[in-house]
Amino acid sequence: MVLCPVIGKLLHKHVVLASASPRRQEILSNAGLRFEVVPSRFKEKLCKASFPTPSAYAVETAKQKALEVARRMHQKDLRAPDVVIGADTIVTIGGLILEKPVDKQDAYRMLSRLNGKEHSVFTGVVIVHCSDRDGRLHTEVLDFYEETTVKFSELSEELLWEYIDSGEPMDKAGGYGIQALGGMLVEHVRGDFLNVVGFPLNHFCKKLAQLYCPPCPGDAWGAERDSIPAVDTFEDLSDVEGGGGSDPAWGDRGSCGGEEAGAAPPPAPGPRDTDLNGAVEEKRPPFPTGLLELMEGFKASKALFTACKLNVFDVLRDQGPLKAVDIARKINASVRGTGRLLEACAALGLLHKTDAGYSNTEAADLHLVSDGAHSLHGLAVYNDSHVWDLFTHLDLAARDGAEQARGAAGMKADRLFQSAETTLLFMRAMHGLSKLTARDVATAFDLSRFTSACDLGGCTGALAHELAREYPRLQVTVFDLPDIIEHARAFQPDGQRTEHIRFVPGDFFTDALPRAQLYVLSRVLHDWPDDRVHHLLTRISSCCEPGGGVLVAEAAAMEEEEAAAAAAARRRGLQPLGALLLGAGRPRSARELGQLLRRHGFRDVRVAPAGDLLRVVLGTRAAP
Ligand SMILES: O=c1[nH]cc([C@@H]2O[C@H](COP(=O)(O)OP(=O)(O)OP(=O)(O)O)[C@@H](O)[C@H]2O)c(=O)[nH]1
Repeated sequence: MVLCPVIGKLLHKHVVLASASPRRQEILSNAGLRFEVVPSRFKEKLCKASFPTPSAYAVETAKQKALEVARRMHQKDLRAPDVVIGADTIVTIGGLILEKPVDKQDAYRMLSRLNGKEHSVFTGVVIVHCSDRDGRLHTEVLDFYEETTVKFSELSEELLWEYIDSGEPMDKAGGYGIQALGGMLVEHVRGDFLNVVGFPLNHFCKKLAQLYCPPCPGDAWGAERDSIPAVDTFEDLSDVEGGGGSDPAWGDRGSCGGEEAGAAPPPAPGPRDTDLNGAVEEKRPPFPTGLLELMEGFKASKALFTACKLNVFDVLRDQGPLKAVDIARKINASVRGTGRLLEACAALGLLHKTDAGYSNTEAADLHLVSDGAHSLHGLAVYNDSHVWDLFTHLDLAARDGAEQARGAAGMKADRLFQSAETTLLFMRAMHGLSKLTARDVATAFDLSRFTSACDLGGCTGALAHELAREYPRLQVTVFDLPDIIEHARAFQPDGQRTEHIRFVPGDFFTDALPRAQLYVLSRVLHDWPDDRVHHLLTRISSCCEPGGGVLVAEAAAMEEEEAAAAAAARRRGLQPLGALLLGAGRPRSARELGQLLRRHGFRDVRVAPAGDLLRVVLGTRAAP
């Protein structure tokens, strides 16, 4: 028996489910639908950053999955099915899109992010109607999405790992299956449960009703009628040239009760939606979640910066969990203000909040305390005190150029040397970032053939230490401006071998460069305009012996790779603004960096990724 009459409309059609998900198969066959399963081969690798909302990403992925199957089946048999259904489920939290974890660590990262918090689950669905026109595939696509909100309980590490070890997370969006063991992690669900499992059956039935049973004036039981959709409900993706109309089999709208076919024009399609009972509701555009998050994003950054500045994370690492009133006392701030800040930090996933009070998340313990080995506290404080001001004048910089913006923000072009304090702030920021990426830069290529290296603009020596650790034969010179070198001592790690590292003051544009087989430029070139970059590379090239090398690390995209992660793509996308405001430099792609090295006499130029953030380019000095 088929409960839903609209499902019955598909019974005499060749329906294909373009999905390998056993859950989707189960949901649809439980609903009485008969279909063939043809899993899609479409690789889920669309660039997330290019979509305005997470739902738009899910819908597009679903569409590509279904179209791939329709095209493949048509190509194989020259006969596509009548209908192809595709779906894609994603989890979103704090602007991040989570799909299926790639391994246990990835599952752990996802579940820790969801732990104790609310997130959204979106399933994008497409219904593709196919037909053959003179041997060519004609498709019409109807798409929609459903959002469900899920709240996770506060879960212990032990429980998370036990769950991960069960193997259940691996083929599930967000790393959990709400229908099985994962149900135990969930405190509440708002919206369609089946949407979380992978297919929003209710919304799907409403769409079928809209397609097959449009309402007739005065007929509340339109859903019972055997009528055909208005073509305008579809996006026409036909590969038939000039084929804007629908397949006659689908395009004939059928007449409403009592009307003679062709006697009256069909009702003009309007911005309306019809539910299962034929009731008409206003059709609204997709909710602009991504845009709203962008508009509010600055508040999130400011909350993080402020909590760092007030050393909230230090206090909680040393003494947490603590109630707001105790934290307020320890950071010397008002109880009300501290309470609000802590609430915000908890909502942003920086703090856990339990009955015992607030405590640091793992990320906060690692990166937001002021003195940890992986601390990015200096970067937060520098961004808050300097970069924030500068960005408030972005409009000026866009209109009139960077100098005016820097002037308005009270910064000299020579930003570092206003005082020892600002120099130290800058160095702390760079130190945190360099330590984060040093290992990836040092190991992107095998550098063991070199016995001496000079890190130009090497700042606190964070990369130099990593190079010396990785290559025991290597002697490393850190070459930087005298003000920097003067303060570098404060950043030297205790107990690490320093005899292989020396610090030399100087300006790499004017002073003699220390002799070395390998010259390193890590995150230096983007600060400078082309003429300065050529000048610097000419100097390096003339110092470098044949067989020696130059290693450039920059946050550069490799043109041939699709931007893998949304966050990385966004960071790279924002780089030009930083370059505009902070100096006359600009970001350069990996290919452009390679061309630069070749132009300055380096050969065998190779590019390698260094973690999520950087690309490393290595060139070898050819004989002149
Ligand atoms: O609570 C649950 N949440 C999610 C799921 C399952 O997760 C996957 C989502 O992945 P995707 O949409 O990419 O679909 P695939 O399984 O890769 O199949 P396709 O061939 O359609 O790409 C989905 O299987 C959900 O059912 C869950 O089970 N519980």
